[in-house]
Amino acid sequence: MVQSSILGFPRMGVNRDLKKATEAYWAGKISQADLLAEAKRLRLEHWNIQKKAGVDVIPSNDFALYDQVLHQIQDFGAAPPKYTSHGLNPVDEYFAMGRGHQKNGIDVPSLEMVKWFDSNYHYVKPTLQDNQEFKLTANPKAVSDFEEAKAAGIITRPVLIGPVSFLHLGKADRDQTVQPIDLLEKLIPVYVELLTKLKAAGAETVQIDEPTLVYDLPAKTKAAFKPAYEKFAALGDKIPKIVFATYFGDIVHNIEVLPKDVYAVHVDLVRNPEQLDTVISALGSKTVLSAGVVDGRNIWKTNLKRAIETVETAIQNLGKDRVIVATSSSLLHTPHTLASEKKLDPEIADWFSFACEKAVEVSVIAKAVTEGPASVREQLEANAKSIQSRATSKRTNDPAVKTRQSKITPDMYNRRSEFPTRIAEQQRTLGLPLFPTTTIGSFPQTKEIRIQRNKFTKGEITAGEYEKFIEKEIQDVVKIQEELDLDVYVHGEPERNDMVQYFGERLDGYAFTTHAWVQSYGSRCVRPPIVVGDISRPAPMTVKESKYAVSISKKPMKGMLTGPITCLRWSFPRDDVHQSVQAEQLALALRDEVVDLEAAGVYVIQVDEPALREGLPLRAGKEREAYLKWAVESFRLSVSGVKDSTQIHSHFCYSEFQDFFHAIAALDADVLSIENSKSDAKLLKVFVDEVYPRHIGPGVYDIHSPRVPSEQEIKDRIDEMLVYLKPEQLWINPDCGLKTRQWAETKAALINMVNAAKFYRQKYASTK
Ligand SMILES: CN1c2c(nc(N)[nH]c2=O)NC[C@@H]1CNc1ccc(C(=O)N[C@@H](CCC(=O)N[C@@H](CCC(=O)N[C@@H](CCC(=O)O)C(=O)O)C(=O)O)C(=O)O)cc1
Ligand SMILES: N[C@@H](CCS)C(=O)O
Ligand SMILES: [Zn+2]
Repeated sequence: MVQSSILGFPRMGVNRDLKKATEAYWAGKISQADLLAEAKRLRLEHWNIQKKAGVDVIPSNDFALYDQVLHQIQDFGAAPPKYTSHGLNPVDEYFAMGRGHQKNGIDVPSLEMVKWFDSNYHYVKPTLQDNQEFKLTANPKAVSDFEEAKAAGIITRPVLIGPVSFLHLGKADRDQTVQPIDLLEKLIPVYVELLTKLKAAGAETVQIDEPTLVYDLPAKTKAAFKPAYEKFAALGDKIPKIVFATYFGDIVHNIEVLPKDVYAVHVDLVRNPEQLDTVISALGSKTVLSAGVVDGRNIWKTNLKRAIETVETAIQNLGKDRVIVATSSSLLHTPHTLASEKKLDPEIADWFSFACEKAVEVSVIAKAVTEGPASVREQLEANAKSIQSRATSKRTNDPAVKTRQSKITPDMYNRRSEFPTRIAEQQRTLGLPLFPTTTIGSFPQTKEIRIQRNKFTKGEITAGEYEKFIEKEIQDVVKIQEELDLDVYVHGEPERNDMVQYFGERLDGYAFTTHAWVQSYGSRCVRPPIVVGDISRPAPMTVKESKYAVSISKKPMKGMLTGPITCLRWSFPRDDVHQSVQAEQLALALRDEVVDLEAAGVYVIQVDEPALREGLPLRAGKEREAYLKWAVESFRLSVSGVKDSTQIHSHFCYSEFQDFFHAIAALDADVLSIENSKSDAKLLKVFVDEVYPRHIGPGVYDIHSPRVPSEQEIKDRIDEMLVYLKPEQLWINPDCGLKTRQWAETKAALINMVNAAKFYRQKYASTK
């Protein structure tokens, strides 16, 4: 019998129940016991959904209160000392690492949080010490979750991040020099102990995720797989059978380190179906293949016929007993259920499949290959109809968009003059001081803003009333920025539910949902709009609000847009048209918006591209260069329609741009703001080495945490930056937008930031 399996299930719940519970706990509105009870209810509900869908192998320990890597950090005794010395209870210590803690005399910032591979999910980075020791906690979550499911009558497959990936995805703490992979020998005993405990609890199999195998790995990391997995193999049946799981790419380039002695190997056959043959021939003689044929990263209905063909190929090579049907990755990256979408056009809804529906898909595929297609004829026929409907629908194709794309000329990618001419012109018209201060666009999205928007969406208030409300919000943030004495204002983005969804809702070619939430980090979720057809802009999207903001501001007002790559990456993209085509369509739509903003008197325009980095193919090489070429071109196409005097900003919430700095430079943005507060300022050296002449605002404080940075801390950051950047290049801004923050902490942090900027402005006054 061919089994069906899922690598991980979304944990938020059908109505973002986990988000609501954690935020209520943080706000002191519910007790810790209430929070843990809600988490338990959700786990049970999700296991039962999968069981009901007919999934044979159901995961456990895929659930997390904030992040799954963070649970492992804590359970392995790898919480950095600054979190463990305050006597916080384990749950609060866990949240302190995730989001910082500033209460009752304790003041610790959060650990660094970064993108999980090329997804829009963020994990907490293991942050390790030179004298790091690991010690398994008395009651590891992997074991208690397994036992919880078992008590409910479900024998699950616990999920762990593998030792090599855990270390490779980690880093040395500030001022520490340890190379995480060198800690492998110390870490393995903790895995051995945990695996032994899982076996004792009754776990027959365990899923050990080693997704780093899809990367180009340093020799030392590559070499680490062998000793680790040999050690596990030597334990025989003292530990559960291991499913060695990789996803988000192919493993062909690392195939020689694939362990032979594991029970099963999982590969992503949605992203890289072509790796099937190589992987099959590299498997140990008894190893099972877990074939990831149902997409864990997108919402399109699986083409069941095609998936069955792939699984059949594997069966022909390995036999039915050595193949498992699986999702390509965890379903964490997909929304909970399509059943919640009451407003979607039925024609379009028929093309989608969310987590609950994907659970049914894996089980149908497994049944089809076990018992024959006749056993699931009805499902296969309905599926073929949906696939055909999408392939032939008129809604996917807009000839006017294609015509416009065919008329793009080379000059449309270039600003009129080079940067020195432009900046001189901009300095003349904008008149900004040294160390200009600004923010990244959004100000706190208060409960009141969300309530009013919700009322407007439900028709409980009129468009006029909502517009008045938004204008009042803009007035308030302009006034606050005046009081703070910032230099370049923003309108605060109060009208935006999200920086991508907002644009998706205003563009033709997109569908959007009411409940399709996906976890982004911690309790934060996004509702990615879905690209269903050719994209165009039927009307201006942001001009009204920006124009109003300009009209009430005494200082330059930045217009805020989300760039083409970010719109694309944080949407669910089409899988029937190359992403470069979709990005170009978005770029043309945004180009019109940029030109319209300038015509409306907005002379500083920021086009955010935080997702440019995550779109980078995971391995270096030709594919990466090709991506960067079309990504950079899309950005340039979107911003190059303006005069020299209009200042183009771009923003990136990551600092790891060393490996593609040439692309960042090629964007030719006049000012870049980048996340930097939690990274080593040494990373800025690349700007010196590459003789980068344009302006840069490396973030001076972290916005993911409610913690208020002191003026001195900010000055220290600026000092570090000035080692690498010239004073006349440097802008002073936070790491990213402030939408997730409360007003009190926002004002307090910005007061400190502006004071720090003024200090340096005075210090360097004579050099201007
Ligand atoms: C910058 N980031 C973003 C990423 N991806 C995006 N698509 N957008 C981003 O901004 N990726 C990288 C980072 C990740 N960071 C974040 C930061 C913040 C959030 C976030 O705040 N998410 C919100 C949801 C935002 C939203 O869509 N809000 C809507 C709906 C609000 C809502 O819940 N309404 C209630 C009713 C009102 C009420 O009673 O409160 C409801 O519908 O039930 C809106 O504002 O209208 C979050 O809360 O998680 C995400 C990623
Ligand atoms: N302008 C956006 C950028 C987030 S990456 C904001 O400020 O929220
Ligand atoms: Zn950002």
